[in-house]
Amino acid sequence: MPVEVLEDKVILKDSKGSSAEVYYFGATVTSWKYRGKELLFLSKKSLLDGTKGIRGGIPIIFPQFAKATDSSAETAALPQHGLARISKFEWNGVSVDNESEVSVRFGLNNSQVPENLQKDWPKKFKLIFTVTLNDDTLKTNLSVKNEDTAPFDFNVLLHTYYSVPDISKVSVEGLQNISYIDKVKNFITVVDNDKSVKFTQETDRIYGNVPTEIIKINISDESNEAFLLQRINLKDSVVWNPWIDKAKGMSDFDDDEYKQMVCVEPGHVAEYITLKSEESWEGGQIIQYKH
Ligand SMILES: O=P(O)(O)OC[C@H]1O[C@H](O)[C@H](O)[C@@H](O)[C@@H]1O
Repeated sequence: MPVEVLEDKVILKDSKGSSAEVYYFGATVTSWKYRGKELLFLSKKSLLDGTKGIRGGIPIIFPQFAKATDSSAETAALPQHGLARISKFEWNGVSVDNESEVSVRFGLNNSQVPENLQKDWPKKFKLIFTVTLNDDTLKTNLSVKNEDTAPFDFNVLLHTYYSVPDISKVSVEGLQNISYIDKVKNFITVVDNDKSVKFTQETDRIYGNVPTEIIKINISDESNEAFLLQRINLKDSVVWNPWIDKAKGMSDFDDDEYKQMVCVEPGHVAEYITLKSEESWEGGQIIQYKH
């Protein structure tokens, strides 16, 4: 069976031995294995019981990235990173199942969100999240429909945690000469001329309006192993590693795990998207594992 539907999650398997797991909680992809090799980071301290957002994999950030900086924003009352990652999605079934590809869907509408969060953002909406597995390629796609009578504003981001053996050997290419907001340095705007981003300290950057088609995450400077990230309708990109002190402050993250992960998160977060009543927005990412 290419798709196993369990009580708390769905497991996808393709014909070549690759697999992916998606929890209903947050529709969070928690595992993507290329023929048995895990490619996503999931903290060993992550809670998976629905009491807190999952620490690792691909949490969906919607409709607010971080906390709203403007207290008059429609999403200002929502907790950090919004409501999707802490809401249980419904299982919408298998959409594709053939020799080369398996694809599944999850849905969330406003009435399925925990009640306290519904009050924080009283909008009518429908999300459909599609996960497609094809050997060395994982595709995650989100559609947002405004089912309200008035327009609403939202951010969206796919908070992807890659598994890496050693962060000191990782480099991210495709962001050269693009200005970013440095959250570690008091939100100053910086342009980096370096060919690639390397990690030697806490890194938390919002790159806005990235024109590059492919962002390349080199897993190691000693091999050709890399992730090729293609963004669809997601113009911004967040790059994050908490490093030593932040890691120690996170209850659901082991002190040393910052060495084994990097987040490269395509999204639309520098500005809000305004969606009119009855209109839909769609975006996503295609990640290919090169080895
Ligand atoms: O701890 P969380 O709420 O999951 O957020 C984890 C991280 O998400 C993003 O990458 C933000 O840019 C970071 O500032 C934040 O620390």
